[in-house]
Amino acid sequence: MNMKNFINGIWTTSASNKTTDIINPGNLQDKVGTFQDSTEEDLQQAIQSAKNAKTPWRKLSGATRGQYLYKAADILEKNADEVAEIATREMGKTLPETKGETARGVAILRYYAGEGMREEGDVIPSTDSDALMFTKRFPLGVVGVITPWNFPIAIPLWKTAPALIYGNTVVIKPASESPITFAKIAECFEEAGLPAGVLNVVTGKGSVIGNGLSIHKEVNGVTFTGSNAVGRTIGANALQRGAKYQLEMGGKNPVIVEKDADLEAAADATISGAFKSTGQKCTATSRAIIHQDIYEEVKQLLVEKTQKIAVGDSLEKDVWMGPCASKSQLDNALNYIEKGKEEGAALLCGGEQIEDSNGYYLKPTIFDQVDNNMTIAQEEIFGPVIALMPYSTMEHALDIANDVDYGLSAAIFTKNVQNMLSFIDDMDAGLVRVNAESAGVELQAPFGGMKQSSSHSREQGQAAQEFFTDIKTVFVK
Ligand SMILES: NC(=O)C1=CN([C@@H]2O[C@H](COP(=O)(O)OP(=O)(O)OC[C@H]3O[C@@H](n4cnc5c(N)ncnc54)[C@H](OP(=O)(O)O)[C@@H]3O)[C@@H](O)[C@H]2O)C=CC1
Ligand SMILES: O=C(O)CCC(=O)C(=O)O
Repeated sequence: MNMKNFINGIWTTSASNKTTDIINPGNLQDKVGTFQDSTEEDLQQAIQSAKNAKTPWRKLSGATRGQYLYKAADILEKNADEVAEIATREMGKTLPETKGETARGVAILRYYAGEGMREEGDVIPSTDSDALMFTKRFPLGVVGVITPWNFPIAIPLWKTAPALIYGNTVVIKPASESPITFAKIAECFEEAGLPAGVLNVVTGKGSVIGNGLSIHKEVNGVTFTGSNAVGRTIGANALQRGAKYQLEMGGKNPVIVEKDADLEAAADATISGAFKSTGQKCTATSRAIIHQDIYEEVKQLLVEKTQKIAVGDSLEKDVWMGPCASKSQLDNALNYIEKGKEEGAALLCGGEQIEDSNGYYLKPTIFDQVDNNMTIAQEEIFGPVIALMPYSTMEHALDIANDVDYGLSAAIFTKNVQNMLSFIDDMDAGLVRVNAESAGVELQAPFGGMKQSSSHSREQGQAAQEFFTDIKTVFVK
């Protein structure tokens, strides 16, 4: 597909007359399509059309806005196989994973469609007994949405759907690895009859279009998921001009395996958390902190299970793990693996690219003898690499788990209630999961991190209302 920008309800070519190719990272002969290498002029048109559309869109009732989202959900459900296949070809995740993500996208749309008919304020007793005081929520106006490639369906939708239902208009810049997937979603909104200008899609370089959204004075709020380096710049740009912003960034997520745990279940969850989506989730498990008495047993289980993982073309049946999403993702993970070896960690399995393959395939990798000061124990790798570390007491485990800059998600496997309670209270993470893997986000619950993982805001569920609206306090007498 040769994707165009979607501006004011029309699929439009960029003023640059330039496009960029998208190549399947799992099959370098497969050209998935092209996207527009857009300019600031294209972005300006999109922002202007979102601005023009914002008042009529805000004036519709929430129930009417919801009807568009319900229709888009039905169309996405009908097109699910096509959308999932494009997503797999663009960013390499396996087909069952992209099918699951598409179903999640449908559910996100339906959840927020329903939000159009839920409360939008509170009645608060005034000290004046003759007065009525209440709050009412209002949209921000034009919202800029900047998204990554690792969840090319769910993340754009869990930002766009609440933005729209609460009455904002949107300009979205999808990641350059996966823009066509979002074009397919935009087509669902178009077929649903969404009014022109309410949703606009502009592709191109992050440094031009993403940055342009963060500095533009007509963009009233910016929501971003991606790397910490880019997130910080976007936050600073938005803050400087007084716009609202929301950042969802990295993680260095631990699983703690206590000696009383179901070790099979813990090992399965560690493998799934670490290697599903080729480790490219901000909630991926990247450190396994294991009680010293069962360390050798769990280590053996992890290595045995990892050696059975089928790595290959994500469109093929029975493939469990696909390629890294791009050459830069592969190189990044290989650099971390080299660093791990240089700093003295012991490689138990994996650690190298799969030779003679037709894509960016990396073997799932486990490191032993990892010290918490090592780079692989501290930095987000965003690849299929896990570091094993032993501990002696629960306090020791939590010290290791918390000794990183990030605080997104964390898991523990134990049968002991006191251990569970210590973990829930003392683990510095926005998502803490007991006897379940570190990845696993539910669309109806708040999602976000502590420390460097987010801007301390939360998205998804009802929490999205906080970001996408402003509160007015009304006093009537
Ligand atoms: N928390 C998470 O879920 C994610 C974390 N990451 C982390 O980031 C690393 C690099 O991945 P990458 O995809 O490059 O992540 P980026 O943070 O660079 O990209 C995320 C989004 O931001 C855009 N962007 C890039 N530069 C700018 C800029 N200067 N101003 C505004 N927007 C910009 C990108 O556009 P474009 O695609 O055109 O560059 C993309 O749409 C990963 O290895 C991982 O560690 C990555 C993705 C998701
Ligand atoms: O684990 C999930 O479902 C979502 C994770 C996420 O938001 C991310 O990796 O960017």
